[in-house]
Amino acid sequence: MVQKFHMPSPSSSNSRQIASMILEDSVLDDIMAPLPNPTSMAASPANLASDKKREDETVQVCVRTRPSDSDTFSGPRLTIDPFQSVIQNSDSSQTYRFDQVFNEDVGQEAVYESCVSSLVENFFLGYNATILAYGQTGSGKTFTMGTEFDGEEGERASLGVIPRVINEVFDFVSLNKTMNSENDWAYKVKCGFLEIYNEEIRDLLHPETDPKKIQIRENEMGGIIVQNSKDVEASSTNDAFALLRLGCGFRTTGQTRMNSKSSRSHAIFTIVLEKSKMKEDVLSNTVAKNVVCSKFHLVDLAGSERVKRTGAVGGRMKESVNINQGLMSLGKVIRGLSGKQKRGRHIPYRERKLTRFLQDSLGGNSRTLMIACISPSSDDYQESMNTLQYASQARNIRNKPVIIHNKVIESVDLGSQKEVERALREEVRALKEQLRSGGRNGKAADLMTKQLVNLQYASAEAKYLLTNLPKEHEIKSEGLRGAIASIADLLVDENTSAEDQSVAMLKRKDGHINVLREKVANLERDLQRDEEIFAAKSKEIRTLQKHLHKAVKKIKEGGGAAAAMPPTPPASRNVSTPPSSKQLSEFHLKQRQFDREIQELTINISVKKDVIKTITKSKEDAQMLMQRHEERKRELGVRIEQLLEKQSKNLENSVLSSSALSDDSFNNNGLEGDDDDELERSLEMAENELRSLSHQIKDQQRIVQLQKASARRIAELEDEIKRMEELKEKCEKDAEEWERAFEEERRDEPQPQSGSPGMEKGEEERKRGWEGGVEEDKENRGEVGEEMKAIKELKRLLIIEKRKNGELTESNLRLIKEATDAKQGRRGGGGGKVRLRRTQLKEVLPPPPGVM
Ligand SMILES: Nc1ncnc2c1ncn2[C@@H]1O[C@H](COP(=O)(O)OP(=O)(O)OP(=O)(O)O)[C@@H](O)[C@H]1O
Repeated sequence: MVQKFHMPSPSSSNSRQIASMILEDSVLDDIMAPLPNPTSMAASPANLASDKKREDETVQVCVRTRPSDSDTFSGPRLTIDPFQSVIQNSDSSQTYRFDQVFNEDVGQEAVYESCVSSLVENFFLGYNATILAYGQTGSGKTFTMGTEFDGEEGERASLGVIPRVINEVFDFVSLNKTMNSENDWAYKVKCGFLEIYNEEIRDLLHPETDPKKIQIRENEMGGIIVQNSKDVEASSTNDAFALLRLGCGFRTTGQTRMNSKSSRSHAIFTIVLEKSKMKEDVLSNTVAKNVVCSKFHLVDLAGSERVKRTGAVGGRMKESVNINQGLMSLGKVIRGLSGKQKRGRHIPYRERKLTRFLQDSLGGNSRTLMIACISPSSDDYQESMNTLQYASQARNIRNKPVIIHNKVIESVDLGSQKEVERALREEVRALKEQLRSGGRNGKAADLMTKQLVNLQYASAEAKYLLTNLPKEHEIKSEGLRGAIASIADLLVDENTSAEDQSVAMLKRKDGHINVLREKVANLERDLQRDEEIFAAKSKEIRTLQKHLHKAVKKIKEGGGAAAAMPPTPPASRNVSTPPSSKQLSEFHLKQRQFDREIQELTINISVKKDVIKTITKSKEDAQMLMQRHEERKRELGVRIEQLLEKQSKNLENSVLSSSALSDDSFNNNGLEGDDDDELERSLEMAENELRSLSHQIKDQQRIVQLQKASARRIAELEDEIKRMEELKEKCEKDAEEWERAFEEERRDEPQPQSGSPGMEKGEEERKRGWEGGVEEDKENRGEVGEEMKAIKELKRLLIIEKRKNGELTESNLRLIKEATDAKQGRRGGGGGKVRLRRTQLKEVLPPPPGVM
């Protein structure tokens, strides 16, 4: 069993008292006289040699149950048997065996003595050591490790693992210094305190260090080192406690539903023990320095947690995800290492900072203990089961602990060194003699000695306070300044980046809006052109209709030239009087007019049909485009839903898996950071596309609305075309009849001689008739031109008004008034214009209810 020598308490408020007690009990000789050589603690070469030959050894695992918060239990529970070191699940179907199992009554000291103490002994020998506290949030990891050590000595029994290890390390160093004062090992203790928070390593003893600069690397021996983090030398327990307190103050903790002070990071307190021994070689006049450096990592992992139970949202949620991902990777490493297959297996150490850091501790050069913390509550049953599975796998991990000796050979002048040594020895001897003689002077000397030693302690403590407190204060202020600066930087960064993002987004949106505006403007221009074409064609049709109407009327009535007109063809055959040459020439003229009009009608009908086709096509195109957009929008909606579902599943899996860490989850539920980023990028892209499509669809809908108005026009146009075609048909029939009648008449009529007066007269009349027709045309054209102008103007207004959603505006009212005035003022005369105004009003005024 290890012999223990406890140093004065950490707070030292009563250290002097304890120092006196020690002195009273053991009296001065116990301290000053050479002590017997403690066999188990000294790092003898024999030990080192035998240790070097050690085989692989497994990770030790103990399970600790924390006391329950409530007395009532309902639901499944674990059965704990500390004597057999086994734990069974609720229906006894699964049994887990561990190296040690502690129930809730076992205190801190018992835990330490049972499983930590032996590890510390090996650490003194030169082996690396690691203790990992693992468990769900609130299961007692921080309590067990004593990471939150506040330096108060009052509750000694509640001291956790870290302060106890510190105590024992300095006990050991102090003892060895005393024991081997003449020629043995020299010791140096250093401490480091790191936390891994959101995948960043922070140096808690130098919080001003930029976490990005702190990197994990391998040294030339293949050991893991943390670059740019600094260990701090501690010359006493108090020094080390001060460092623990200091780092603890900077550790990230926060309140969750399950723990009022939950660790949000993985904390690693490292004690480095460097022992060195000089060996002189008189022959070569050199000194060989043998250095053995061992590291003790004390790891308080952040707790696995189910986000639902902890109620983590926002930043806490991100922490949760990071914590769970880190633990999940650790699970993968443990699983990889615990598997049977040894060769060629890949251990994903590099997946996360935590696993990389623990590379030596798991499967490497270290003696490792895992303390799995569980809660007895039925509510936590599933999490406890997960912890047990995780821990039982860790038991299969084999490490290869070795002591690494580092030899440095230096040339020295041994002659002069020997002399100094001799002089020092002489001095020590003289001092010892002095003390012994003082001892013979009885109580007064004893008292003086005690006072002297007390004074030494007091002065040491004062010295410590003087040197360390300002340092601690400085480090803390420095850290705070650093933290404030980082927060300020972060805020600036965040604001800037948020601002930049908003500006970029606005720019993108502006660009998009401009493109859409341009599209709408183009479409409006097209529409206007269509409307104008409609208007022009409507005018043409109306004009043609008028012409036709007049022509047909004249033909039917025989008109002013009724006498000149041949009689109605079928009847004409029975008329005994043949048509005169005047009638015939009139007939030819009319026939030409018919031909012309029919030709014009044909052209106009085909133009109208083309226009209708174009409009219908553009309408169909727009509808098709809109349909395609709608379809794409639907697809995108589905895609976004899928992405969101995948993302939430990933998140949920990540959270559940790292809690569960069951066999399958190790394999299947890994959430890769890259996947997550990729997912977010796809989601953002899909959302942007969806937004842009929604805008486009809105524009298309507007265009389709406008095109509905065109559809009404098309219907009107089609009616007109139908009418025109009927007229054309009728014209053609009439023309045929006329031609037939004319041919019949001509056969019966004696042919006039060329240059005869009849002929001249006929020609003159024909010319007159033609000119009259031209005049009439001109007259008609003048009237039509005016109408056209009016219609054009009205169409323009109509387009503007329609764009204003068909509201009846000032200008419309004016138009109505004008039209009404014109109607009243010109009743009986200028009817054409009044009629035109009526048409205008019909178009401008909204249709009566029920009329489309
Ligand atoms: N064995 C125990 N005896 C007495 N109290 C305990 C024990 N274990 C835990 N506690 C108490 O339970 C609470 C939660 O424990 P602790 O903070 O150590 O949990 P944790 O596992 O570190 O949680 P987290 O992962 O959220 O940091 C603390 O108030 C602690 O004092």
